[in-house]
Amino acid sequence: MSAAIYTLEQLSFSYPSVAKHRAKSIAKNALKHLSLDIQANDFVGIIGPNGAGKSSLLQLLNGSALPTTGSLLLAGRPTYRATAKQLAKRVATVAQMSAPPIGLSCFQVAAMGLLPHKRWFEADTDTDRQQVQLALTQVGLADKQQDSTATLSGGELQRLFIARALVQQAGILLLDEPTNHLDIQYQHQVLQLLQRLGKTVVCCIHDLNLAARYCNKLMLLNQGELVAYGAPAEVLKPDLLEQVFGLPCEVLPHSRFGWLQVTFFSAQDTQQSAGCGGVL
Ligand SMILES: Nc1ncnc2c1ncn2[C@@H]1O[C@H](COP(=O)(O)OP(=O)(O)OP(=O)(O)O)[C@@H](O)[C@H]1O
Repeated sequence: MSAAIYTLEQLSFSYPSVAKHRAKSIAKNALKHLSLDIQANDFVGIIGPNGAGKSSLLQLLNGSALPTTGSLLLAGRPTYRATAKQLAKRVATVAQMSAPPIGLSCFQVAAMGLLPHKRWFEADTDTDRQQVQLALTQVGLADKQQDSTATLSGGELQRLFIARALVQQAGILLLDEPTNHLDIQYQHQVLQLLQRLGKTVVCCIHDLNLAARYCNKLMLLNQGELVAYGAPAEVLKPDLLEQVFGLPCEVLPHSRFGWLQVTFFSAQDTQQSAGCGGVL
């Protein structure tokens, strides 16, 4: 059994702006009483509807927010005990699509991942440059390394931010919707890459079928509460999913590969199917 990288105990979190402007008793917690471990080398997919608390949890995991109550330990220590540089060497974050730094090439942006490992004005070495090139190759941007970020498509930009996180060489990667803006081929390529890296990966992901296929654990959140956490088969249960997403669904293993696949349907679909004699 591998070691716990993160340990959360009764963790609750509310945004300071919200807590400040409301009576304490009615301040809405974005996360409520989460208790769980994340093990080294797990590939965890955080799933749940809009507003469930997925991105908030990533902010706590990367130390940019602190629990309001309860505790969060990274390798046995609260994140606030580490400096920003120490944290950046351990944890790399790819946020939901952000604007590209202006006037820089792809190579320069990916090379920003080296910063936690450098002193002020320390020059890049040949090894640094090879590392940046390797990361750009891994995300399929080797031929664009000298191009300005202003010329990239949304998907290319997303892959560039993933390359920057890889260059950071942190053992933990936190990604908020890493497959957003990617075409089908790159969705799979990026998730395969994350799976192959052998790092601890935690990502928010809306596509349950991609999550079931690539993550070894899923964390289902709803309204800030932990509904289920475990292997995909333990979490992707039709009754739980209907309760959380408000639509009935079927969960079946893929006929050839065995991955779980979730298909949601509505009352209208059921009526139409009945109108066709149930045979389509
Ligand atoms: N900066 C903020 N200030 C106050 N409340 C916030 C802030 N950011 C998020 N919230 C609230 O916290 C709750 C959780 O939001 P969060 O962004 O973590 O959800 P999410 O599961 O990532 O949603 P989505 O799938 O839409 O990205 C929501 O009720 C949201 O309105």
